[in-house]
Amino acid sequence: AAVKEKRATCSNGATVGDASSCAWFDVLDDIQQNLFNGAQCGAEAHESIRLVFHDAIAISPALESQGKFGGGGADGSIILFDDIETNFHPNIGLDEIVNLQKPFIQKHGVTPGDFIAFAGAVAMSNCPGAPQMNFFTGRAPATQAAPDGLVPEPFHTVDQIISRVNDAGEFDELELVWMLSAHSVAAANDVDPTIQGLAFDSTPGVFDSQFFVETQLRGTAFPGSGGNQGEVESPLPGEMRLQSDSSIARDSRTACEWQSFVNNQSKLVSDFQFIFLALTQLGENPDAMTDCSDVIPISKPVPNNVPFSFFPAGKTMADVEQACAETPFPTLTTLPGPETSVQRIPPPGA
Ligand code: HEM
Ligand SMILES: [Ca+2]
Ligand SMILES: [Ca+2]
Repeated sequence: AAVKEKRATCSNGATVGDASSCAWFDVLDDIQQNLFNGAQCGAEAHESIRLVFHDAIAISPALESQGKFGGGGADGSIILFDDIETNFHPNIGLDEIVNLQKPFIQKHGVTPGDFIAFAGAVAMSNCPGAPQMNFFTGRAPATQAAPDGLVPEPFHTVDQIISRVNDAGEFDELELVWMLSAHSVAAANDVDPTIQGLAFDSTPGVFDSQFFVETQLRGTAFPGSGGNQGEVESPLPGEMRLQSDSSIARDSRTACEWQSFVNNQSKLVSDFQFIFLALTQLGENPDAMTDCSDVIPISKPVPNNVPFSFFPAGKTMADVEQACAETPFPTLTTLPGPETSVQRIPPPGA
């Protein structure tokens, strides 16, 4: 078959597969400097990754089959109709990153859906250990707000969350685990009203398997106040554990997949690379999109002074709540030193 040959050299000297990709290099330079504070994997990057999920997952063929509007998926609706969607309960706190992203969309004249996907991919590329991210363009602006009730909450059951992602994109329970790898570069600002920036693992600036290791350790205390909806006890001071992550780590349908990422960087990166692209294409026809992945920076390696998977200082195999019935938990080294206290990551402007 004939292949469309549109390779082009951009004004910065880069070669791209499609000439239309060149325009995104200006967007890249701008957001790396002025949104991500010099290509950091900090709070703005984390929130840009979360925004991809909350824009994209709001699509429901089940609602459509009842004759209702089911949302447009990765259509930028969360920015175009932010007055509506950022008031949905699971979207709490996303108004901040929406307001930070809006001026870049205006300035560069791109669609909100494309921008959200781009910012998410660039944000991931700033986190050492991340896959080489893909980025496709072509999302038309959303025409209406997504309906409420489509974004998973940390107090939902495993059944509810599996059926939600299955409806949204025909994702199965293994793919649910893959997408939750994003919680390796994440913190919570609004689950505990008394303290912001509580990370989900001890390495929130690195896309590694520590989220999967540390969620499997016995919870011992709350990092701030107790009794918050959707939160359970975590193993480390300063660390937040969501009830949903705890349940999915221990459910017989998902526990072995959860454990499979421990000590297995190649599986972690390939599964996440695949599922992130799929999320950014929900509601779109991938064949009608343009591949602009050449614009995404080359991913950075994990720091080589720490093992890829480890027990935080003070923790051993005795702290693991083994949930996978088929395979023993991998043997890991314990980092030296006193018990790890996880650093807070304050939200932008805090
Ligand atoms: C499927 C079930 C999921 C649930 C119940 C869930 C829930 C949550 C909650 C409650 C927070 C904390 C929000 C806050 O208080 O600031 C959070 C943060 C986050 N989530 Fe999820 N999430 C899910 C899946 C995902 C997926 C699939 C992704 C991305 C692909 C994602 C990316 C993130 C990121 C990056 C953060 C950190 C944001 C920050 O540091 O500011 N989550 N999630
Ligand atoms: Ca949307
Ligand atoms: Ca991490």
